[in-house]
Amino acid sequence: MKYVIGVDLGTSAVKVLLANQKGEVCAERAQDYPLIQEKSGYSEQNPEEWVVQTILALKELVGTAKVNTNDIEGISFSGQMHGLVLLDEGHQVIRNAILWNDTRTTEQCDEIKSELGESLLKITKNPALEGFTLPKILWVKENEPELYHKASVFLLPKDYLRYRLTGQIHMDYSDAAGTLLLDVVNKEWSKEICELFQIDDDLCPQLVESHAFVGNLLPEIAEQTGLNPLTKIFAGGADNACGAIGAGILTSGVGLCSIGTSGVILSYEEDHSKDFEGKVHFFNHGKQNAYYVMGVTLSAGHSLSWFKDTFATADSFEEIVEKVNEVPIGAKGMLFTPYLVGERTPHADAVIRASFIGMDSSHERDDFVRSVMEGITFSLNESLVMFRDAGINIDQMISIGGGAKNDTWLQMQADIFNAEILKLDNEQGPGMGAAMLAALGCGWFTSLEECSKQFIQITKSFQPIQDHVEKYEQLYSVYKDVYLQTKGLNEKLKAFRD
Ligand SMILES: Nc1ncnc2c1ncn2[C@@H]1O[C@H](COP(=O)(O)OP(=O)(O)O)[C@@H](O)[C@H]1O
Ligand SMILES: O=C(CO)[C@@H](O)[C@H](O)COP(=O)(O)O
Repeated sequence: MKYVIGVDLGTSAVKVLLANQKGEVCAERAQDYPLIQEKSGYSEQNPEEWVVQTILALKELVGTAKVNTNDIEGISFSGQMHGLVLLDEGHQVIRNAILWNDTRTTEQCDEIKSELGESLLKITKNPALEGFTLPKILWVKENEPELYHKASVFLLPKDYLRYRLTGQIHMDYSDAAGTLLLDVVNKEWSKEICELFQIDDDLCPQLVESHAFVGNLLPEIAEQTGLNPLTKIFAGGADNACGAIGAGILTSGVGLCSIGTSGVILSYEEDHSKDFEGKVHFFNHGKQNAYYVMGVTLSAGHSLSWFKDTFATADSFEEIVEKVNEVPIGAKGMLFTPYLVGERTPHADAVIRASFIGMDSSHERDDFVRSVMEGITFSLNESLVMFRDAGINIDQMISIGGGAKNDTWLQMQADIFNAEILKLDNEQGPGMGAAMLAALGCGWFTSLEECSKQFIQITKSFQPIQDHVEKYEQLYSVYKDVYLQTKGLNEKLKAFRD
């Protein structure tokens, strides 16, 4: 039997899985790393942590799997999107990576909007948002010019990790799409944008397809992990593109809901001429010459992990959500808006912050947990409503990510989205998508579609319950109002943040 490894470089942890030719997951490991949040709106990570923790996770995976490492044919990657990693001439990291959920770049976004106007949407198919990479590059250029001058190339998180494992520098189209420097339809770095912002061509790495072979494991990495140095390495893709691949979203009809640190509602798209006016993200898929549209909640799983870290440190996620099904819909009159680090869809707003509305002295911890889970799901519903308003018909969705581990949350998704929710055998969509890219690259299959028939199993379905759907519709209209009512208050409070 032959095997491939999928590496998912998430925001909270790196997750590695070993899959065989039947698509069975034979072993999984995960290693955490922290977020560095020096100030309100800042979010960074030390790229060295990604490398150290991935090597450790791979070593443990190889140790526990007990398979002949000569049979592990390929590795590919999925990674948190948009994060800026700057390397100097010697390919040393210049500063901490600035992540996708860092919102310090409002000024740079305004600059991009005023310099590029409508051309931005024409070239990149996306608006200027704080999380994307170009505003981060401009922020470093303006605020840390001595560091910017040292930079010889920029990479995204999983590209840096892959560089450290192979010594080769590349970026794939699906991740490059989230930089705001890619001409999304023509699949090339935009000369117009680079020239306008005086970004040297050399700063942009060579572009490749997600299933492209990019090299073999460096001998020292092979030694540290126990893997064979001849293991083939394939480029991989953005976590949401890989999540879509790992959930079999390779054609229109079925949507994707992913609740990781961020939350995502995603739909497959083949027609690049469709105009969503920049209201949703439009990116290249990890499947060649295909696209997807997506809405993003910045603090989805992050809201629950914030709650856990702040109020329930000793408990696991399983313990925290254990009794949520005993709390009635609406958390006894309490609503949560998940704007802990600002928001992307539908409110591109770096200043807004989260709220609990309707707190009562009778509320207990489980009520707060339910309220957090409902607020996250309402926020994702705002993206789904936009998709449906744009004529994308979604009655069935596959749910992946940490949020898909809990059946109460999956039923809540069915009730709030008023759609059938499908649960996969393995909720690690992005890691599975990465493994599938490696399987395709190794030549096990002729297409991702063929691979998905072998690799993807749906294990459970959650149908919307009409009485719940109606209750949630009423709550959703109150939920939407909370943003409007708290926007001005948060603008006044901004001065008091760090
Ligand atoms: N058992 C669980 N039940 C519900 N939610 C969970 C559970 N375990 C993890 N989560 C949620 O999933 C999130 C992590 O999801 P994951 O997909 O691993 O994130 P990332 O890829 O961003 O690192 C956590 O922040 C938490 O909110
Ligand atoms: O910014 C986005 C997508 O535009 C996020 O979805 C990141 O890609 C991080 O993902 P997770 O760590 O939550 O999986």
